[in-house]
Order: sequence, then structure tokens, then C-alpha cells
Amino acid sequence: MADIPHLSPAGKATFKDSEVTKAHELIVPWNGEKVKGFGILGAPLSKSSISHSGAASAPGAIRSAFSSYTTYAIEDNVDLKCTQLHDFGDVNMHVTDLIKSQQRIEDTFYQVFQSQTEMTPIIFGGDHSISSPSIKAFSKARGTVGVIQFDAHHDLRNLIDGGPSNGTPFRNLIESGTLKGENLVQIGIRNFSNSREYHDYGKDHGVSIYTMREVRRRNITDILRESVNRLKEKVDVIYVSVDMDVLDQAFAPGCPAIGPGGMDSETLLEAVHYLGGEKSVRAIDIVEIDPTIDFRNMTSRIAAHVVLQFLNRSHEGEG
Ligand SMILES: N=CN[C@@H](CCC(=O)O)C(=O)O
Ligand SMILES: [Mn+2]
Ligand SMILES: [Mn+2]
Repeated sequence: MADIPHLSPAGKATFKDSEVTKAHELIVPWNGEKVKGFGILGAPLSKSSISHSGAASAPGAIRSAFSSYTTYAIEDNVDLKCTQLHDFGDVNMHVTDLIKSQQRIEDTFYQVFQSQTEMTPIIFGGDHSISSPSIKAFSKARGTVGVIQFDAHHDLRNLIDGGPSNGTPFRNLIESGTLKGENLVQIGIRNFSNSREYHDYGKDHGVSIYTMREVRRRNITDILRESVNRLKEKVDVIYVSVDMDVLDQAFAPGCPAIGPGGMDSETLLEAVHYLGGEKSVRAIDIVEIDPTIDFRNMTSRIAAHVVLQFLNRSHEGEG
């Protein structure tokens, strides 16, 4: 609006402090070139959720939540203002066919991952079912994969009763031969949210399981150091999957499967901060946020903060 100075395009008439960079300014549309750094991909699928979920709208809600924050990490003396998050966009879902939708995620992500070998994907679900096609694509493109999963639930349900839902992604990955049980680490599993049968399935397949009690009693960084060091010996790349319901319902009201006794947000942020500095960690997804039941976007705002903490140590060792 060149000749009318105080008139802005719709929705853009917001205050801009010239000395502050807001985190949403880091997100730039992908320009079709090779990315060295970070890329955002959305998988807006939630019809595959056992409980009613509007997680399909989370990729947009998480992107919007970046405008709540600045790029400056005062505690670490880091400013992310020169970091770019190349936004590859969202996968188009089939309206009625879940299997086709999941296949589209796998095929699309594979195309991106294998052509963008120096790009670390930051994936916004969607319900947790999207991690199965996402990790299949990642493993096909980047090699043997290890997974660190933050979750209240094992997500090792059988695939017979309900098909590939948000309760089955890691069973699906193990049974398809994509992921060895011994290369899966589950952190934050909690009481009255799982069955003994699925716990036993995990143990029988060599999955490392850290319950919330262990998280409370031990330092999260110790658990992660031990896990990353062990995985690094056996896999080419580590993929981090953050099911936001790992957080206590007090911190993450916008998840379908909320409950008490969960992780606090500070512990999750510390965990992701640590993982973002590990060279072997080459992908992260954030799933299970339903913005339609969230309160003041609290859960999406944690997701945006999780991403910023993941980026926080990305410049370590430079200069
Ligand atoms: N990723 C979440 N899995 C949980 C919650 C399922 C639901 O209620 O939507 C599970 O399998 O129990
Ligand atoms: Mn869960
Ligand atoms: Mn889950």
C-alpha cells in the first residue's frame, strides 16, 4: 500500500519492534533449492486417531505459535535470528482413505528426504500414526534408524483390531522390519495409560522403556546421554518423536489422551535442547496436538518452543 502510509494488507497491521526478531520470521517458504539446515513438513492427518482428534489442523496452529516468541535464548546467549526454517508445506491427504493418506506421507517425505540429504526435517503432525510412514521414509532415505519417542503410551497396539491408528506406529515399524525394537527408546510412559500385554511386547522386542517415575527420579539428560550413546553404536541416524501427551494434562490440554502424572514442560524442553546438539539426531516430529480443544494455544505454543529449543544448539562448534 505504497501511497497510503498507515494502511497494511489484511492481518498485517501489527506492531513491529525494530530491535526484536520474532520466531515466525525464521520460517521461509522453500525455494526449490537444496537446503543445508532445517526444513518444516506438515502431515495433517487425524482421521486415523482412536479418540476424536482435530490434529489435522496442528501444522498450521504450530506455525502460527512461532509468532509468540523471539529468537533470543537468553539462558544460552544464543540468537537464532540467522537460522532459517525452510517450509516445504503440507502433504495433501486423501479425504476418505487412511491407507492412501499414510502412503502419500511416506512417498512425499521419501522424495524430500532422499533429495535433501543435508536437511534436518521438523515434522508437524497430525496424530501419531504419521510417525510410521515418516520413519519408513526417513529410514529408506537415510539408513538404519534409531528412535527416541516421548510419549505417555507405548503405541505398540496390534494392527488387527483397528488398523494403522495413532496407537500402532511403533508396532507397525517393528513388524515391517523398519525399526528394530532394540533401537527404540520410549520415555515418559505412565500409569493407567497402557496394558501389561503391550508393555511385555515392548520388553520382548528389546525396546528401552523409561517410565515417568524413572524420569522423575533421574536426570533427563542422563537418560538421553545413555540412550543416544547406545543408539549411536548401532544406527546411522536418530529420529525423535514427540507425542505431546507425554506432558501432564496441566501443560498440554490440547491432546486427545490427556492425563495426570506426566512430564512438565521444562523437562521436555531440556530434553529437546540436549538432543538438538547431538549430531546423530537428524529428524524430529511433534504429534497429537488437537488445536480445536486446546486452551489459549498452550499446547501448540509448547510445540513451537520445542522446535526453538531443538535449534538452540545447532550453531555449537561454529566459528
Ligand atoms: N498416540 C497415542 N496413543 C494412545 C491414545 C489413543 C487415543 O485415545 O487417541 C493410545 O494408543 O492409547
Ligand atoms: Mn501418547
Ligand atoms: Mn503416541
